[in-house]
Amino acid sequence: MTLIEKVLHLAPVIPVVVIEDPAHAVPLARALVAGGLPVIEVTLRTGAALEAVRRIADEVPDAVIGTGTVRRPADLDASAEAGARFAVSPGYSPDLVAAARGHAVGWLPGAATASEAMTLAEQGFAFQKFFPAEAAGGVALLRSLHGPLPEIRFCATGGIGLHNAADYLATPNVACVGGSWITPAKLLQAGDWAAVETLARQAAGLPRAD
Ligand SMILES: O=C(O)C(=O)C[C@H](O)[C@H](O)COP(=O)(O)O
Repeated sequence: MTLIEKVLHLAPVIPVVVIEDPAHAVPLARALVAGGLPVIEVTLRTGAALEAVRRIADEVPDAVIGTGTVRRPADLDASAEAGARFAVSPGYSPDLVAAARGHAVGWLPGAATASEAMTLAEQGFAFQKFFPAEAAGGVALLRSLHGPLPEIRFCATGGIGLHNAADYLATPNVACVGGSWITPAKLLQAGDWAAVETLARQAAGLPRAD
C-alpha cells in the first residue's frame, strides 16, 4: 500500500484548512485529531501555511499532516521541508508529475475528467483528488467513471459538506472526501476548538463504502 493509499483510508474526511495565524495550528490540529480526523490538509494559500505545517508536524504526533494548493515542484519541496507527509494539488502539470515521482512527500494530484484521470493513472497515480467535485459533475460523474476506470480511487473535494458527504462516501470509487466545512474561518478566529472538535466528530462518524 502506498502512503497516499494509507492516508486516504485513515478517515472518511480530510479537513481542508486555511490557516491565517500560525498560533491556530496546534490547537486546531489537536481538536481535529480528538474529533477523529487525524489527516489534515493545510492549503498553501496563506503566508502562515508552512509554519503551521511545521508546528503541527513537531507538536501533534497523532496528526498526519499534508499541504494543499500545491501548484509547483517547489511547493512539494517546501512541503517536505516543513514536515508534511503528503501534498494535494487541484490538478496536475507535467512538471509536477515529474517532480512527484520518488519525492519524499506522497502526492495526490487532481482530476475532473476521464482524460485527466486516465493520464494520471498512466503515470502511476491511481489515487486522485476529484476536484471541483460538485461543479464538475458530482456523484453522477464519479459513478460514470467507475465503469470504464474501476481501478481509480478518488478523494472528492469541492462543494462537499455534511449535506452530501454521505452520498459521495457511498460511491464505490470514492476512498474519502475533503472539505473546508469542518474548519470555518469564524471558528478559527474565535479560537472555538471545542466547536471544531464537534464538527470533526460528526464528519468522522460518516459511513463509507470503500
Ligand atoms: O486548495 C486546494 O488545493 C484545492 O484544490 C481546493 C480545496 O480543496 C477546496 O477549496 C476545498 O473545497 P470546499 O470544501 O468547497 O471549500
